[in-house]
Order: sequence, then C-alpha cells, then structure tokens
Amino acid sequence: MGSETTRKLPVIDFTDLNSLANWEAVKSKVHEALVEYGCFEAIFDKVPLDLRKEIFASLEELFNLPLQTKLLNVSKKPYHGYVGQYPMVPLFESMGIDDANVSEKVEAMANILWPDGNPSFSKTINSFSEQLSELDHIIRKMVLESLGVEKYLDEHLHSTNYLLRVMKYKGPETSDTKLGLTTHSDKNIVTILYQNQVEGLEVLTKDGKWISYKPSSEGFVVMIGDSLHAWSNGRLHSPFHRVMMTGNEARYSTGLFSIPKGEYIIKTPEELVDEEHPLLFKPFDHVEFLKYYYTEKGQRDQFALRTYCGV
Ligand SMILES: O=C(O)CCC(=O)C(=O)O
Ligand SMILES: [Fe+2]
Repeated sequence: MGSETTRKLPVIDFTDLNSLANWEAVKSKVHEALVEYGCFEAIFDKVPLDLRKEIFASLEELFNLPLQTKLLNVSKKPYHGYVGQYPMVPLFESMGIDDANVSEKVEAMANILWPDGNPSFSKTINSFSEQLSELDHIIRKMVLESLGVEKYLDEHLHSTNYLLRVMKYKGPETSDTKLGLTTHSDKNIVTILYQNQVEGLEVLTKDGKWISYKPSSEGFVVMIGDSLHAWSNGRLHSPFHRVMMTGNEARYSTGLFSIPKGEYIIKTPEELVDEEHPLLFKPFDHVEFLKYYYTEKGQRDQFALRTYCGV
C-alpha cells in the first residue's frame, strides 16, 4: 500500500448550479466520485475568501490558549470536546464545537474559553459553519436524487446536527514523515474538510493506493462517513484516510461533520434493497454505535460498523 502521487481526487465545481442541466451534470459527477472514491474536492465559492483566511487566524488564537483552558472544552459525547496529548499521535490536537451553525451555541462555547467571550471568534466559526452547511445540503440532495430516494430528503436533513471540529497538527520538525492522525473512516453522514496550505491528508482508494491531497485555498474535501455508507446499502464508499506530517509548519484543518442525532434510527430505505443488493446493515442508533466504537475493542476494529450491525 504505497503512496501514489500521480492519482488525484476528483474535482467538482459547485459554482454554478442555477440551471437544471448544470445541476444534473454536477449531480452525476458527485455520484460517480462517491461510489468510486467516497470523496472528492469541491470548489464552492459561497464561503468568501476573507472568511477562509479568518478561520485560520481563529484556529491559531484557539490553539494558542493554555492547555488548562483548552481542556475546558468538554462534551458529553466522545470525541466532541478537546482531544490531544495522545502518545500515538503526539502532533495532533483538536476541539469540537457542537451545533456550530447556531450562533448561541458557538457563543456559549467561546464564553467557556474566554471569560469575556470572543465575538470575532464566534462570528467567524459560526458564519463559516453556516455557509458550509449549504454545501452539505446540496451534496445530500444530490446523493438522494441519484439514488432515486429523494422522498426521504427532509427526514434525512432533519436527522442530523453539525459538529465543527478544528484540528492542529504540529510540524514534526524532521524530514521524516510522522503520523498525524491514524487511519480511520468517518462514522457520520458527510464530512467537509478545509485546511491551510500544509499537506498531509491521504485517502485510500478501493484498490489500496494512498492518494495525497494537494490543498488549494478554493477547495473543500467532501467525504462520506460510515452512516451514509450503511444507509445507502453500501452504494457509496466511506474511505479510509489519515494525516501524515513532515517539515516544520503546523497544519490547521477544520471538519464540518453532519452527525445523526441520538435516538434517530438509521435504516436503509427499502428501495435500496433488492436481490442484487441484499441488506448489508441492520437499523442502528448512531450514538449507541459510538459507544461500541469508543470501547478498546471498537478502537482496534477497522470495520466497527460492520461488527456492530452488519447483516
Ligand atoms: O485534518 C484532516 O484533514 C482530517 C481530519 C479527519 O480525518 C477527522 O477529523 O476525521
Ligand atoms: Fe476523518
């Protein structure tokens, strides 16, 4: 499983979806990319360039806080609060902002970290998440239309919340490549990543080759999580990915995760099950699944969802 430098992620332009013909053309590229790679680079101009710059200034400000302060970012849900100082991935630190598209929620989180709040931080995080959640909606609408199950769209969109996770990977200060984040597949519905200019994200193809993502300031990386893989009865791929770091510069990234709400049962629509496509996953509650995933056994299990509720 060597790295491959020649292959690139598909790039899909969302700039002009105004005509039905354009919508259909982009939709078919999205479907093709998600079946084959589970992932693509999206050009999406609804998030303005100045906001994209501000997001990195906000991340620096956040991660420059003392560790004691960062540890105040706690959450009842695993992996939604401060994560860092792990011996396996010493370069990695991350924080979560639940419901980042809702301004009051972001302000409440900022008030915990800064005694007088931090209006400019809150505004940047909230606007960025809100505008990017539009891309999540577009992608999910296209996905459901291409699968011929658009009648579930409202339910599908209402069944999730947005978590914005922000990440910092220190430069390892060597020319050797060091692990930034271990190989995993995401567990949610759709993830939309954005990052600074420091490379590191790698995505595994179905035939076992690592594609190194070359960041561009215009592009967002869209990725399918295991929950949508299961809901689509395996039609959409949820790719393994990891972060590998070299050099001195810190890599900052953000991930907007659409995450199924607790007690919402993820169930493959009957339209997607037939003789050729037998049911792959039993209905499951995402929060209950995460309880298994975050056990010691679950953490060592690369196919945790299959173990938990595979047929
Ligand atoms: O930092 C990145 O680009 C990837 C992060 C990631 O894969 C995750 O948080 O699930
Ligand atoms: Fe991930």
